Amino acid sequence: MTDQPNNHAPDPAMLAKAETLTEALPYLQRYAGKTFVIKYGGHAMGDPALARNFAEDVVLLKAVGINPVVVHGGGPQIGAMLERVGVESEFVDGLRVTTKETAEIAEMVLSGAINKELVSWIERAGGSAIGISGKDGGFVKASKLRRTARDPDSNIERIIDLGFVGEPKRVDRSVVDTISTAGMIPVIAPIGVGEDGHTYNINADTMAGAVAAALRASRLFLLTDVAGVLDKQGALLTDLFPGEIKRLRENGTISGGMIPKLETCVSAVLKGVDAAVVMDGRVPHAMLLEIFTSKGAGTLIRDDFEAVD
Ligand SMILES: Nc1ncnc2c1ncn2[C@@H]1O[C@H](COP(=O)(O)OP(=O)(O)O)[C@@H](O)[C@H]1O
Ligand SMILES: CC(=O)N[C@@H](CCC(=O)OP(=O)(O)O)C(=O)O
Repeated sequence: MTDQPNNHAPDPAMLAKAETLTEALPYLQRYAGKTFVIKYGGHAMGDPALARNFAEDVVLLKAVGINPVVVHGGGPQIGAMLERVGVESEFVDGLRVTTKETAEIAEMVLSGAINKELVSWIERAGGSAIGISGKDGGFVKASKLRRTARDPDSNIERIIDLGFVGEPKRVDRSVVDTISTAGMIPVIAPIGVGEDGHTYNINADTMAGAVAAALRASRLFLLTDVAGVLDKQGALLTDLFPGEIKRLRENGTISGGMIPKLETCVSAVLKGVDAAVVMDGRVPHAMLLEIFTSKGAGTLIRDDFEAVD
């Protein structure tokens, strides 16, 4: 008998796809019903193709029974708008010193342009999203962030006035839960309202951490423009615990925007979030690879070895 070509032999590319799906099965089972808070940074937002990928990933999470909650940044976009209107701004430890005028512009850019753009990307990917800021339903009550720094020469502690930079004091999870349980994806701009009625500009990482803690999220993903937390030689630190992060700050390994990011991760895991991940939002579908495959990406921050299921 001569060998006949087997027309029914599966296409290797299709087989690889089926394998990917079966590899995802244990993760799908593990995470069904869990809440993931995803912070999408302004730096990772620049490219429309990436924004579309990101929206598709979030819609996919929702479709497989995970509860995604998106918090977005927009630092570079606020910077561009401030430049356009000729207002200068400076950063202290990764936080923008915010005058009343800066807060107004930050709110306009974050709650207006960026929030609605993300909502429409998610809608275009077939999901349903509702954009809110901490002002909506008064769900994030903020107060003025108090920062102090010790003068290295005199060792005297002094107060640094960052203006209308807010710190979330109370997060009313019922507003977010109402959106999620209605089958929609909450998309949150990092603006809060003070008891004093003032608008507060909140660092988006800080906002995401506060939301993740209030929701008792399983994961907090911080999507940014680097592979994760890097050591002084530029190598990726794949796992970190709160004590190590304090040391990285003291020895100058982390600086700028990485400071509020890691402060947030520490505070979130200490408040009951299972784990936080700092990862590269510029890699297409990075979040799906992190969640549904055995290859972790970025830096995983957790309180103890047991915490991550
Ligand atoms: N040790 C470090 N590892 C990685 N990035 C670091 C580190 N220290 C400082 N950074 C800076 O933190 C930046 C990420 O924070 P940020 O610019 O606020 O991003 P995003 O807009 O995504 O929140 C990186 O692009 C990098 O410049
Ligand atoms: C107080 C403070 O720094 N607020 C940030 C809010 C936006 C933000 O955090 O955006 P990224 O995540 O893209 O950096 C700002 O004004 O830039």
